[in-house]
Amino acid sequence: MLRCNFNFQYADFQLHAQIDMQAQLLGIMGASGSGKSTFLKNIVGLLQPQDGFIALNEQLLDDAQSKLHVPMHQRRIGLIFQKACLFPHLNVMQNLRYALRFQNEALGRFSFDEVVDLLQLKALLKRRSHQLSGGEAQRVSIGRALLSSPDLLLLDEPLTGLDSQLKEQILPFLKDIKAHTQLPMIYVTHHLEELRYLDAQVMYMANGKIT
Ligand SMILES: Nc1ncnc2c1ncn2[C@@H]1O[C@H](COP(=O)(O)OP(=O)(O)OP(=O)(O)O)[C@@H](O)[C@H]1O
Repeated sequence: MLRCNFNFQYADFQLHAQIDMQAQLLGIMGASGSGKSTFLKNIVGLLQPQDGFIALNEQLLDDAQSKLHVPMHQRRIGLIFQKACLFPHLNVMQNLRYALRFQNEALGRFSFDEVVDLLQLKALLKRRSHQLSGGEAQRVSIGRALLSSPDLLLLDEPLTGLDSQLKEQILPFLKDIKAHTQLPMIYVTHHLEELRYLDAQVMYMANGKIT
């Protein structure tokens, strides 16, 4: 699981994150601008801490002392944003298969069929992204992240922008992923009820500090 103790500094903002993740699903709440996305960007490798370390399953990903910074594409960390980013020129099946391009499906954490079943994507496989609702597109992007065989899945307000009906359609899928896989997840949201529904361990971010 994730262990970190690091500092990251923007010109006017300092993040200090010390976490020893124990639960499979860690929820992070906090006011706008408190540093939640900055935290996730350091974990995934988009940003690099100025000091301290980040380790996943006891493997160091960042270590400021030894100047170690494992590049993002070697981290095996999936990141889901607010808005699904699918390739518009590919259909759903091709978008999902894109995640398998660098690896043998048989060696992956999840098989293609398993992900299609889990997220109920079968009826959507031939559609292009412009033919999907926001909730369907988000399910595809979650499926694509799972097929990349992550060791950790980060979800940055994945339901923001979806109406309440669509939110209610996505949350059970996330609950199923939690129930049927061992995949550790960090879920950032402004809505405590989502974390309660997912039975997450809850931490709070305030002024760049996690408590
Ligand atoms: N590229 C950047 N350069 C300088 N400062 C930045 C940059 N990106 C974010 N910040 C600042 O860092 C702080 C934390 O931003 P961050 O996006 O991590 O907050 P957040 O908790 O994710 O907010 P929200 O809930 O609105 O998404 C804010 O004060 C923001 O203005």
